[in-house]
Amino acid sequence: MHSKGNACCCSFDECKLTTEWLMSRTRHKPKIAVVCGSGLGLLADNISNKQVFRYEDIPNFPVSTVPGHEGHLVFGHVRDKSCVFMQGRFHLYEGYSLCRVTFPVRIFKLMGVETIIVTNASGGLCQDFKVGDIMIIKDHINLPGFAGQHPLCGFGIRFPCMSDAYSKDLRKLTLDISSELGYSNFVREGVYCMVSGPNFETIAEARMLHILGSDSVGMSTVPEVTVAKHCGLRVLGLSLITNKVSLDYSREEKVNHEEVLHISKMRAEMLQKVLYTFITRSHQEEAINSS
Ligand SMILES: O=P(O)(O)O[C@H]1O[C@H](CO)[C@@H](O)[C@H]1O
Ligand SMILES: Nc1nc2[nH]cnc2c(=O)[nH]1
Repeated sequence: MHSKGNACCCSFDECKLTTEWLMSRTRHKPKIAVVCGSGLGLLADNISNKQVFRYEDIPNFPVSTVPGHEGHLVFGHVRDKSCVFMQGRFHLYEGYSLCRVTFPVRIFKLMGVETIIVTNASGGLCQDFKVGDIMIIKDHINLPGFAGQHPLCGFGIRFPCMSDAYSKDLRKLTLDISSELGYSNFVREGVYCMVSGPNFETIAEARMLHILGSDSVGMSTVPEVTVAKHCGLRVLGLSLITNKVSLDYSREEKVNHEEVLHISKMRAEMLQKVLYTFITRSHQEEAINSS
């Protein structure tokens, strides 16, 4: 049983053991890691030379408890690029500490990963967003962090800068790729706000988050990005808008997880095209190595 609470619960020895366990069982040496959000495990479907580990078989790894999160760590290639995909992520509301939620990011760093692409499903607060849009995350609001739920509590060097967590060059590359693919009409940039969940927002909460400058809201991503930035990884964040969050008491629609998964699955192919093109280009783009 993993410990809970907001203190750090993963020792360096644990991280090392898990890394060594994986590296002794795979010949892949990924430089890029992808975290698949709710219903987005399909993003790993078309990679070649696949090697799959179930989370429950990996020492110290948490297990997935949320529908739409398969619980597989998948190594493989996109063209000639060695990658690792997390088919399923961990959330604070599952009862895991943020230290445990972000444990895989530390493993990726120890394995030699340099760039992490974090995807999620989120609710659109920006009134211009439509269901099915992809939001390139340009910044975030760490709401649980304001209340002391922070993955860096008790871990590593203090006071890291977060104003540039999402690489400007990687965002530009993604915008360029989206335009080449003809997707410009549904690719946006915006600010993602993390709430702890597990409930969806009340209307008053949604209004508050909107006023605070959030374009979309979800229950993940920020801890992984915070740890990734802290340990020197380049970060790209892609958020799929699976529903519009109601800011209006007269609206009757009610969001639910099944709808979130349905939209994710519908748009996964489009997101996969953007993602695979991005990964394929990574060796050509100086941006990816310098940002
Ligand atoms: O952020 P991901 O893992 O994509 O999942 C999102 O979808 C779930 C709600 O439907 C929540 O877990 C929310 O965070
Ligand atoms: N908090 C939150 N998470 C989500 N994940 C997908 N949609 C939503 C939403 O509307 N709110």
